Order: sequence, then structure tokens, then C-alpha cells
Amino acid sequence: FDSNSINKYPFPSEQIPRLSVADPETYRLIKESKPVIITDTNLVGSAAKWDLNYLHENLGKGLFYVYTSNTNKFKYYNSNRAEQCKSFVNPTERHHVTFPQFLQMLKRCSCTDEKVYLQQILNDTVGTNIVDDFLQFNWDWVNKCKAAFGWGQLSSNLLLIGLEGNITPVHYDEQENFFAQISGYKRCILFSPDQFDCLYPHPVAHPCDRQSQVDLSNPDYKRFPKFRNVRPTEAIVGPGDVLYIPMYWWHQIESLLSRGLPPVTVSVNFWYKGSALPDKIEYPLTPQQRVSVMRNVEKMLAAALDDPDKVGGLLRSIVEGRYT
Ligand SMILES: O=C(O)C(=O)C[C@H](CCCc1ccccc1)C(=O)O
Ligand SMILES: [Zn+2]
Repeated sequence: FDSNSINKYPFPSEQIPRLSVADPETYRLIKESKPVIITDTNLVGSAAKWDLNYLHENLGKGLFYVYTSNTNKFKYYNSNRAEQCKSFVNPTERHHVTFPQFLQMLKRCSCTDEKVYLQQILNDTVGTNIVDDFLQFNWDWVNKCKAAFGWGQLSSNLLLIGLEGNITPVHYDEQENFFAQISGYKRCILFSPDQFDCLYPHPVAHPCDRQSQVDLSNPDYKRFPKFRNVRPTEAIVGPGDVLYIPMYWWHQIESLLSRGLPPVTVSVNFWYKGSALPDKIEYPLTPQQRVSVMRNVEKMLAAALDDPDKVGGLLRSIVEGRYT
């Protein structure tokens, strides 16, 4: 990639290790909930042929969620909460369209500045060829990982078809994730869960719960001074790569320039529920457990006060002059 096509950020980065599916070190990292790119898994090898023509022919007549943005950022928001939050301005627009309509939207992007991002959970409306490809995913390997690490059930596979330049801003998910890249390249910038204090997530009751308030391309250091201390680790994933994004790890995903036309990236993720709580909690808590505790306190207080906007005031009353 020519280096000037890759966004420059005001922080140095480490590289995420890139290891083979046959390397025992790979599984030591996953066990320690650390990110790793795993090569040669053949996890979604059967989807290597999922170009736009093949998908157009075989994805079926179902509807797909397609987001449009007049910036290149696709910040996720909970649409139900967005409806209730009068002051909230949706950062993107969500459309429910057929695949041919999505292709039309893609074509229009080349003449407008609008960006488009298909993000749809694979479901049983897809055509039989896609079902066959799906059944040929390397379930033997991924089920062995699920069992070995005690993960919960597979909750969904999200199909992602984005345009070069699309950015999913930094957020964390409460699921384990094998992120499989099918075509095009994505830059993945990850931050460990112990960097919660540097990334200033929106309140839990906010439509953008789990998303950082910090814009990596234009950080507001007055509001978010600790952002200066972030220590990201990053990598570029390409076709056939699988990135393990551990639960609660922050990540920003950027679709890089790709040679195809239209220049799209295709990915499928594998979201797993986390492992069951240990019988005995060990201290000190892990960073992930600390985030989970903070989330529960915010949820409990929002319910107890029957108003999420009152949570800050009550927390300040508890802390100021007392827990300093
Ligand atoms: O697989 C992951 O976790 C990613 O973040 C991949 C990301 C799109 C995710 C969109 C999204 C973010 C938050 C909640 C629900 C959906 C990309 O590849 O652009
Ligand atoms: Zn995510």
C-alpha cells in the first residue's frame, strides 16, 4: 500500500502477531485473550469466490441492512435508543434493501461523496449456493477453538461489504470474535481493555454505548486528555486472514484502497458469547471484569434513578471530595 493512502494517527503502534494455524503460540495468545492474526485456517476458503457478481446471483431475494454515511465513518448506534434520544443525531442512515438495490447504491457512490456499508447477519434467506459455501466453512477448526477456550454459542456471522475508505470507529463488543477477511484489505487498530480510561466510551444508556467518543482522526484533547496515553496494536488483514478480536478489546476497522472495481472489501465475522463466569472470582479483577462491573453500575444507577441523565450527578456526589 502506498503509505500516504493509510491514515496517519498521533500515536505509535505495535504490530499484532501473525501466526500460522499450526503454531502452538497462536492458541497461547487466544487463551490469554490477546489478539493474533491466524493464517492458513481456511475458515472461509469456500467464500473466496464471493465477489459482487456471485453474491448478486446467489444471495437470494432477502433484504439487507445497508448503512450510508456522508462522511467515511460508520459509527454504530442502537436504533431503538436513538429514537428515544431526541437530541441524538444519527451519524449514519440505515436502509433495508435487496442486494440489487445495494449494488445500485454502490454505483451511485462513485458519483456522490456518500459512502455505503452492507452489514447483514447471514440468515436462512440466502440462496442454496451460499448455504453450501457456509457449510464448507472450516467448522471443525472453529468449533475446536470454541470448545478449547470454553466460549459460549456462536451468536451470529455478520457479512460486511464495504467501500475502500470506510471506517468503523473505535468500539468494543461483548463477544469473542474471529474476524475473517475474504476480499480486499482492512487495517485493524486494537486497544487493550485496560485502556478504557483513555478511550472515553459514551454512557452505557447512550445510543452509542460501547463506542469511543474520541475521533481518532481528530482527537479533542481538552475533553479527552488521557487519549494521549493510548498504546494501540495494529495489523492489515487480507484475504484468508483471520483476526482474533478478544471480547472487550477496542478496535477500529478501516477498509483500505483495493484494486478491484468497485473497490469493495468483504469480511465475515464469527461472534461467540464469552466463556461462563468462573466459579470463584480471582482478585485483582481482570480489566475485562472491571469494564463489566462499571457497565453494571451504570445500568443499575440508570434504573434506580429512572433517568440515565442523573447518573453522572450521583456518581460525582459519591466521588468528589471523598474517593479522590
Ligand atoms: O466484527 C466486528 O466486531 C467489527 O467491528 C467489524 C466492523 C463492522 C462492525 C459493525 C458493528 C459494530 C458494532 C456493533 C455492531 C456492528 C468492520 O469490519 O467494519
Ligand atoms: Zn466490533
